[in-house]
Amino acid sequence: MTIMGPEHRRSVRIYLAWLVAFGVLQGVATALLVPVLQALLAGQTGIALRWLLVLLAAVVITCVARYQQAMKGFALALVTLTSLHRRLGDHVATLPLGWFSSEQVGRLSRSATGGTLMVTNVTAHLLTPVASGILTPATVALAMLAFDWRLGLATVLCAPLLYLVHRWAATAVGRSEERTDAAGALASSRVVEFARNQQVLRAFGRTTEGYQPLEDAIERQRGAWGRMLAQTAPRLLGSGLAVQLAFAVVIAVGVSLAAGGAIDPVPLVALLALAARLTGPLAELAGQSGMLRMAANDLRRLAAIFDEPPLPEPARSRELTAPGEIALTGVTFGYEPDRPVLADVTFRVPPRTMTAIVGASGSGKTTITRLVLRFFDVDAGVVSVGGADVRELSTTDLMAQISVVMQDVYLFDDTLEANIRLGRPSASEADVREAARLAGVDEIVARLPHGWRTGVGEGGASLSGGERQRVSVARAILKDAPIVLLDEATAALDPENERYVASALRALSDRATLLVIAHKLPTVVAADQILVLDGGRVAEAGTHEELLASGGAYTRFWNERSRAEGWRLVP
Ligand SMILES: Nc1ncnc2c1ncn2[C@@H]1O[C@H](COP(=O)(O)OP(=O)(O)OP(=O)(O)O)[C@@H](O)[C@H]1O
Repeated sequence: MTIMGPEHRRSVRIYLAWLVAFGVLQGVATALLVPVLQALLAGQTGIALRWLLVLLAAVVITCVARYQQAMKGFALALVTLTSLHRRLGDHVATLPLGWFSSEQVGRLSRSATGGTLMVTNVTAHLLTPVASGILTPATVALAMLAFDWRLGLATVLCAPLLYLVHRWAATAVGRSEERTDAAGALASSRVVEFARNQQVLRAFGRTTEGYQPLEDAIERQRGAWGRMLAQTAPRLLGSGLAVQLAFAVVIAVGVSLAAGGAIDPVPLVALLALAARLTGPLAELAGQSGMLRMAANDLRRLAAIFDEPPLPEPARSRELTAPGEIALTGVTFGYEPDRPVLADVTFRVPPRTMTAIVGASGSGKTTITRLVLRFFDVDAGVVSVGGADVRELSTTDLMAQISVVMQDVYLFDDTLEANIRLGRPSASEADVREAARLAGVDEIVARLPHGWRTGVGEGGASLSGGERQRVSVARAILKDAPIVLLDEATAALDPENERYVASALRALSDRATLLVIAHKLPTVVAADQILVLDGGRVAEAGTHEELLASGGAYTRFWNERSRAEGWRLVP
């Protein structure tokens, strides 16, 4: 029900009711064989005929129930096929961005493909043998108790034995399936890694010698499947054997009762015929137990995604009291508990000013931008945007305040124009052109064969890194948000790209608040405020002149960078 959603709760209940009705009715119809056979064997043809009519009626009703449960099961399977992806997408879109680690994304993609198909199977095929294999035998066992309590008792006592053997087999299948699933997930992510990183692998000669992580993952997957077969096949066979064994026990009890004269041979034959009817569905259930356990695992994995709590959002956003302002007050945050990455960080970026964050690698610069975007919630303190705590703003309102230009720019496999328009889909043609001009994209357009209509390839593969960055800046300009978060490229852009990006930055700083993770000295000098991060704390804050005068961490940073920028490989 978690997976199908509340609107299908009623249909699921109706389906389950028909499923139960079918299982029980099938048991009743089977049990009616006893009076028919008893009358026949005793030569009472008239009575046998009457019971046969009752049996026929029971069979017809059972058929109706079987038909209903099958059709309702297929209908639910169809609903699952058509709506599960959408529901999954809708739910995932409400999750905090911090949830999307590569492991989670891998799991999500497996659940969205194979997992969904398995779930469809549950109502279409897998639950019917459960009804036939549990409810039908249970009804028959009750009927046997009524016909002859000793044989009935023998049958009922076999149930716990069958249950235990079944569990023993199914648990092993479930455990093995989890291992093969994990090994499969690892192997597929390694294949993707191998394909994506061909350039690096070839450059380091890794393709001729083989890529060890991929080979290890495939070997692990092979091992997991081998172990699964070795461990589960004997158990599944054992489970089928237990069904036959239980039948043998019932026959033995019946024969010994008949030998002692405690039961007539005629009803005994009829009752044994009844017991014989139980073995088929039970054996089928035993055979399906592996699939059932796998489906249960898939259901659990999907339900775990649906149970993931959405990012808590207020019903109504708080009023913005200081549009364009960013402020962090006493912010402490860690990706893992007890390992703070930021500790008691406090600063304010006034509207329409530029603040540069500098600091060693791993000092927490990117983390600050992630908190402003509310990819994660802080452990202590407050992050506010436009004067409102980000937790009191809806995602839409928060995102409307901020444009982002990150180092690894992702472009969609569409035209240049569509990629810029992403900044503000409702923008006019003239606005798109103006943003492109400011970011220097028009110069790229002029060089390309299809101009604005040129496709950029998956991830923007047909553009250079600098060109992608320019497209991303054009997007940010077009969005025209009051705040821009920018991670300046560390890799040296060629002078032309650098000139375009620098002039676009100037254009942005006229109209927006800029929070820049700065790597280039001119950007740092131009900032109204510089924050020096050290080990997740703001070690120093001030203007370039103030910080240089104080001779602290910033002076060291400045001296190192000036020296580094003086290095040239080519004179
Ligand atoms: N998603 C994550 N999960 C766990 N730890 C993380 C995650 N992202 C970053 N960290 C850790 O948090 C610390 C700060 O990382 P952050 O990316 O903010 O540093 P940075 O100053 O931006 O570094 P750089 O200049 O190298 O990009 C690092 O120790 C990093 O290993």
